[in-house]
Amino acid sequence: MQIDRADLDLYTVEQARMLDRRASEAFGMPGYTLMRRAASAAFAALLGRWPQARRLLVCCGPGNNGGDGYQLAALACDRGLEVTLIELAAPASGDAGRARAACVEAGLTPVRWQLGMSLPEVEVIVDALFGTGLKRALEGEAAALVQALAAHGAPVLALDVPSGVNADTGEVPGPAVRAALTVTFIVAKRGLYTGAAPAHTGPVWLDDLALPAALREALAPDARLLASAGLPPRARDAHKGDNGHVLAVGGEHGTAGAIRLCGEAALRCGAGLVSVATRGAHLSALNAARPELMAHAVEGVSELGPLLARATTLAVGPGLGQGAWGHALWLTALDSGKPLVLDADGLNLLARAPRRFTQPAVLTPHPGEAARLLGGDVAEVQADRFAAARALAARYQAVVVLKGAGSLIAAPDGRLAVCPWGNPGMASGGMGDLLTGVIAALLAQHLTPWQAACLGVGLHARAGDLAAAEAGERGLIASDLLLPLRRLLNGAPST
Ligand SMILES: NC(=O)C1=CN([C@@H]2O[C@H](COP(=O)(O)OP(=O)(O)OC[C@H]3O[C@@H](n4cnc5c(N)ncnc54)[C@H](OP(=O)(O)O)[C@@H]3O)[C@@H](O)[C@H]2O)[C@@H](O)CC1
Ligand SMILES: Nc1ncnc2c1ncn2[C@@H]1O[C@H](COP(=O)(O)OP(=O)(O)O)[C@@H](O)[C@H]1O
Ligand SMILES: [K+]
Repeated sequence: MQIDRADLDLYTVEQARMLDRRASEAFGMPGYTLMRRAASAAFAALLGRWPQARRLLVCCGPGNNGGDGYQLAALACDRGLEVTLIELAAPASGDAGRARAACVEAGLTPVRWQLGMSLPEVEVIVDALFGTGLKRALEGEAAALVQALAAHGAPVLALDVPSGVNADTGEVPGPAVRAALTVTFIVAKRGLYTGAAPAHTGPVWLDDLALPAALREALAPDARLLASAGLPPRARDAHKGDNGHVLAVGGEHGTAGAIRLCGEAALRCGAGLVSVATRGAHLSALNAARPELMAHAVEGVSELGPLLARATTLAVGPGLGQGAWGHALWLTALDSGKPLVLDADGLNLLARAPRRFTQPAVLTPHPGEAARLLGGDVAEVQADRFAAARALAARYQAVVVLKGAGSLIAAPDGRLAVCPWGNPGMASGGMGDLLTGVIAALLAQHLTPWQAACLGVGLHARAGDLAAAEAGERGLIASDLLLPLRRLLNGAPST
């Protein structure tokens, strides 16, 4: 069993279901056998995680996910555990029906769920209501049962997928189980790792049910979980000219902090030189706070030109505003053709005047900015973050980082990576500005946009986790990430 592993292949639900079928057809593995293996893998995980459990409540839905539950209930009963078995409806599939019959044979009597029914005292609840076959938001009796499980308070082990979670997209369209642990079968489903899903899964353990590797090898995964990484040591004779010159453009009146955070992150992530093009009013404060930043007063495009000529990489957008000043700088910066990272108002301006990038480019929208760039709304973006990230990358011909829990990185050629780190403490002003500087510094150090975005997003999120581990999530501020970022970039392990 692989536990909570990064660097993992991720599959769509359609692919996962195709692999289920292929296991049966090409490898002669009947669905019922797979179900039994799934149940015994999940039961082993349950005993490992809750060795003190003596009483279980197993809740089964009508499909094969319910079948896994019936099998697990029978196994637990054989082992002498006290099992209460609740079902939503009669099994809809032959295999699930057979598993239910095995349960009855083992001496269990399934009880049909009814509204208001009281649930027994147990140490662990097993959620086998819905898995990859979930088709719509839970409502009616199923929704009521999920709510009753939440009110019960015992920890929940979810089989394959927490019921109510869309394992393909990460969307949670209605009531859903909040699991303490999810054991997923055969392959990792991509939706478990992004958007609203991670709040419902707990740690995800993958069990491949001992299927031959050849089964998966014939199918290219849809996405990949990021692996932890840093940069190799510098050449001993390196000089600052080898490590790029980042120019950070932004900081309209009132938002000087954004461009300072971006510039400081670029310095801490190894850019050889970092210049800042900003309003003249910010200069003395910037110079006093961080003298290593080369701050320049730029009130118009004539002052920007010489700075653009010297820079190798641009970070455009933090605190830029969308007024005449910001727009003029934005246009000149983009037209320079230099490799760039575009964030915040840089993205809002792009939504107003779309273009396809011909230079190496990374866009870092949060869901609100992504919605503006796609001409939709936030709910649509969050309903399928994978589709939104890929659509943005194709539309703008740039690598796109769709931020938020389980950030996604998409390339115009369809590649997609998912970030398994980060925490809600990072939902605080300035975190995005920092990420812009991190990715710009990596681009400046000769990484491709894809490499810089993947490494930058991973470093930023892991730094957020390290900083939160030190003093908690609440009150975490962007500057707290600077030192951990530097440590991780130089290869320190995150735990
Ligand atoms: N096949 C294999 O080889 C293996 C499969 N395995 C297991 O099977 C699981 C997939 O099983 P599955 O395809 O039967 O789908 P599942 O998630 O049980 O749900 C389908 C049922 O739910 C219903 N339904 C859906 N949405 C609903 C809603 N919102 N509200 C109410 N009802 C709703 C739907 O009814 P319908 O809408 O079609 O009328 C149908 O009856 C997978 O996650 C894994 O656990 C493992 O054993 C490993 C090997
Ligand atoms: N709940 C969360 N889990 C993981 N990462 C998060 C969470 N909330 C925010 N983040 C991360 O913090 C950063 C916030 O960026 P952004 O929304 O642009 O903030 P700001 O504009 O305030 O700088 C993003 O990298 C995002 O992925
Ligand atoms: K489930």
